[in-house]
Amino acid sequence: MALLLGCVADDFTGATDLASMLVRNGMTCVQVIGVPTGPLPEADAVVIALKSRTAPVAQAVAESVAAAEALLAAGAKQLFFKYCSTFDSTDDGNIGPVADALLKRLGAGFAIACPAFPANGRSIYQGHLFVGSRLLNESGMENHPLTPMKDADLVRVLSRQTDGGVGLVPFAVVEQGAAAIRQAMTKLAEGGRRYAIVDAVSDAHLHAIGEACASHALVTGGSGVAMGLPGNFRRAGLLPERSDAAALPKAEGLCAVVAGSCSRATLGQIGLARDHVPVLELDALATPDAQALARQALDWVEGRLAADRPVVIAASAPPEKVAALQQKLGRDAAGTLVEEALAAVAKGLVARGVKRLVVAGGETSGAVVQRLGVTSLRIGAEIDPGVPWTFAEPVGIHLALKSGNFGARDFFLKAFTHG
Ligand SMILES: Nc1ncnc2c1ncn2[C@@H]1O[C@H](COP(=O)(O)OP(=O)(O)O)[C@@H](O)[C@H]1O
Ligand SMILES: O=C(O)[C@@H](O)C(=O)COP(=O)(O)O
Repeated sequence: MALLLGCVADDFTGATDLASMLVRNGMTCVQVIGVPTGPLPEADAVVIALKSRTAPVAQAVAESVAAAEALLAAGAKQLFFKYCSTFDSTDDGNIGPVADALLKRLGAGFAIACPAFPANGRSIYQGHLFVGSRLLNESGMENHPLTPMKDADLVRVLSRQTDGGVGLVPFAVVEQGAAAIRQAMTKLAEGGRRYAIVDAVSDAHLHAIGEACASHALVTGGSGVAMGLPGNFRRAGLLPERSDAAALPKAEGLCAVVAGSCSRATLGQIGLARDHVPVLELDALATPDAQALARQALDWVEGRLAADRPVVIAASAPPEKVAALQQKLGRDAAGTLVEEALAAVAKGLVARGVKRLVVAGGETSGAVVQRLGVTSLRIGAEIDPGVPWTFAEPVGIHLALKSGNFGARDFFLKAFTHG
């Protein structure tokens, strides 16, 4: 099986989200954790998951280029740079600098930037990103602990992260379909723009955008715009029809949820779970010590683990509590402390026999997956849009890495009725 699409994702939940989208659209896909040191697995698409979204710029660029090298060496025909559907980044990066470096490596001069994902309420209109009916900067993302998003104008946001020009392919053009989009992109590239934010409010738009990018060396965006890419390979006769792309071993055994996301969605999911299953809320402000927090959680878990319902261990907190811990420790140290605590909790849960684990939060998932020593994830069926069950090698457990913002309110309950 020849590698067709090579993907670099800037966090781990984002990587499973993308892998799941590709599987749903008929590609076999394996998620690899970190820059690979050996040969890549056989699949139509490989997603290399990095924890680069909030890394220092130079590190994010170096790791992304190294991942791209591995994908190109394996024969990838097109590269995809996956970032968050809420464009999570700071003015330093890392979306602009990584995209710039990948374009340079590929000798290409132009790429789209399209984080739209209508199935999860992310749409772009006149270059402005909406989450549901709210502009990005009024969606709760303005309070994100690590990448607060205070501007919804993506042309402006990306322009602050690159010395390349950023243009827009607006809704009125996208509505006309792939040929019009292609024409608009050619015009922008000829006018010296390096990037085009592309409006999209529906899956039909994303399919048309994907089709228009068939010849691009690099596509950048959320998982949504990747839905149009398998069709390009199919039309070129490179991708056969597949029906069994999402098969995993049967999921059974003790279950648990570990949550480090402080998003509105995750806080709501924890709130609902509280009425149905045991929930422990860790207080990192009262105990600012990762090992002590992990011990509290693992002591609490004794006698509570079950196979017919999860326990939930959460460090998640509302904005004022997050701000209090950040004031005490600094933003990055606060995040790292909580991530370390939750990674140790996850490790302890697996040592106590947990076989099905949901992790809420992208950075949190990165910390957990690294601590568990996971090297690759096979992608299974979706629980909610963008969140599939996966099978983690070599640990041999089922993992669902939930983007902080994704999932219905009952996600932590219904996840364990799937699989
Ligand atoms: N109570 C808290 N105080 C401060 N930071 C926290 C708290 N709980 C979690 N965090 C940190 O917030 C960050 C949430 O990011 P992430 O896991 O990526 O979630 P999301 O998917 O919502 O972006 C992590 O670094 C996590 O450690
Ligand atoms: O595109 C998305 O929204 C997700 O795939 C994603 O990147 C998740 O990031 P977190 O919200 O940090 O989990």
